[in-house]
Amino acid sequence: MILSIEQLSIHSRDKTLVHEVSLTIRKGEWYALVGQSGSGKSLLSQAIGQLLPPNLRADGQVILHGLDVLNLPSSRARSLRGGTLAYVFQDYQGSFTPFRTIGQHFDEYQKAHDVTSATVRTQQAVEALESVGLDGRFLPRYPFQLSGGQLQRASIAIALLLSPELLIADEVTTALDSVSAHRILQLLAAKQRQTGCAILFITHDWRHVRRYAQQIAVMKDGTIVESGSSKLILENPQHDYTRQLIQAAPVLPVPTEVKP
Ligand SMILES: Nc1ncnc2c1ncn2[C@@H]1O[C@H](COP(=O)(O)OP(=O)(O)OP(=O)(O)O)[C@@H](O)[C@H]1O
Repeated sequence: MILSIEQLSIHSRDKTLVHEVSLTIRKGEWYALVGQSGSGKSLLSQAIGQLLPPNLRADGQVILHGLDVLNLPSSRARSLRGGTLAYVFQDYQGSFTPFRTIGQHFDEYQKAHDVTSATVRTQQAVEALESVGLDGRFLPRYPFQLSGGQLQRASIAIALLLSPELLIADEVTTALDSVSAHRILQLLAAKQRQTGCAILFITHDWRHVRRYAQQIAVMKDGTIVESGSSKLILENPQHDYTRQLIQAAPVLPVPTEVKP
């Protein structure tokens, strides 16, 4: 088991935003967390990496790869991110500093995780870019010189650089057109097969859930109303809210040119 969350609650000063959530993610699993806007999906994912905004506090238990995350010193939690745990976000532009090249982003990340040799850093960066369909020519480029799909690929390359056990993919396709979105998800699926990492996949899009998820948890108003295997939830949803979400989801064909 890679991640075990028990009775996790997240509070602001005057409100509880996430209520006693429990879930378990196994090694190599594609776990979809689905729910309407504001249901608490992002807060849950932030708590896993000790990334909650400072006005919020979490209680309960988050065990990631044997480590009790909520009680880790912040320096230890920082080294966990990137190593054991990595994030890819919807706002891939916000993940990059505009005046730093792609190569400098790699470099910074590698130095923060003690890759001391410059030669090794460049070699790793080029291999990582190649593994997501880019190449070393992207290293000297600035983020604005890449398309949305290319930037999201670069952010996945950086996130997977140090072989995390768990990749949190938070709405990674929302800002992309549908062809780029399918390519990115195919890429994630391929990388998952290669590396064996588990993916916590946060999404509104049931087409992607149907296609990739092995486990699903449905969140509403800060609680998980239903969870289980993808087959079970999709074929026999128990909760009204899940049924509504599934019924409201468009069933569109996957663009033919990116069908696996
Ligand atoms: N720093 C904060 N302080 C107070 N409330 C917050 C804070 N961050 C988020 N919230 C509130 O917590 C709730 C859950 O937010 P969260 O971002 O986790 O939702 P979400 O399910 O990820 O939504 P979306 O799909 O739109 O990203 C929302 O009501 C949000 O307004």
